[in-house]
Amino acid sequence: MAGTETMTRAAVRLTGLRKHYGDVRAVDGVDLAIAPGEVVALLGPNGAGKSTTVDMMLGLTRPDSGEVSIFGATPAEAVARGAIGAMLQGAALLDDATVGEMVGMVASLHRNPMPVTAALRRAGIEDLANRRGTKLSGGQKQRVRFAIALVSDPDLLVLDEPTAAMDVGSRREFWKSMHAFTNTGRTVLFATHYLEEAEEFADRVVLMRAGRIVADGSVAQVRALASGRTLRAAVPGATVAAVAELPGVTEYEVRGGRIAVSSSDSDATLRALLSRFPDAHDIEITAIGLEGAFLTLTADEEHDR
Ligand SMILES: Nc1ncnc2c1ncn2[C@@H]1O[C@H](COP(=O)(O)OP(=O)(O)OP(=O)(O)O)[C@@H](O)[C@H]1O
Repeated sequence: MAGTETMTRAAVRLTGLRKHYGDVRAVDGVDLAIAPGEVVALLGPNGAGKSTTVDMMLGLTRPDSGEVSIFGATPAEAVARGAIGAMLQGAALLDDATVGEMVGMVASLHRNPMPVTAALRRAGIEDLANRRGTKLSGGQKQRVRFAIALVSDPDLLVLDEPTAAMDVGSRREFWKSMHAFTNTGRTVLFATHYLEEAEEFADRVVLMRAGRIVADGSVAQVRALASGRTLRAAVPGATVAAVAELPGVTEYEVRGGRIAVSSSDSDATLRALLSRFPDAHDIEITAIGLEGAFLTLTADEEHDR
């Protein structure tokens, strides 16, 4: 491991990370390396351990065991030198200060900040510079937090559910600003509940469940983990036994002359279906999608305990 670290220095390297709260294993042995320039989505259901992982990456929570390395340094060192910018859920803003003043205050803590106006422009809130904290909507507050995360001109951005509270339009604008940032080769890790955001904006998806990483790969790879397609059709005369015997079928349902099957080889399933039941019609084949993979990978908690 140490050898790899010297050959290619990871932007983020988590090794054997653990944090328990009493009986709750919030983070239960996480190993993760993120290369510079990667945009990674951290996905998982409520309580999966995403925020605890993010807090440990930022040095806000001390791990029970394991290590965090940010560009080869500790989180505290990385934060102190402005290498890491963070946007946390519900981070407090100042009610009586203006947006410009708030971002300016954070800029003054850093050695090489970007100009406040540049941070506001990148976050799409130039027009809010003189607005006070109390007058901001939930979505606007998120953008102020984004400007604060950007102002140190960090190499790594860590965002915990950045678009919560944003409407569809603001969300799109937010990701546009983010693209401008990542196009300059920066690294981003964002936690999200929005599968479509992970699918659209991340190079890589890391799925967490019950404190562990249960899948890690490109969107296509993660989807392939819960691989396969769903085939639905109207099939007069279909019987459970005949459907269960079709090649590639992993799950099936036969009801009222219609079938719904999950298949690991939908081409073979379809060929066999049409040869056995030439009257089959209204055939629909859909990829399982990231949402399907996500549900499959994160829903089995009760079963595998
Ligand atoms: N300070 C704490 N004290 C006790 N338990 C905690 C604490 N922080 C987190 N937990 C527990 O650890 C587990 C993981 O929580 P965490 O907030 O990291 O999950 P998450 O994936 O970010 O969830 P969400 O999507 O709801 O934000 C949960 O069961 C949570 O209740």
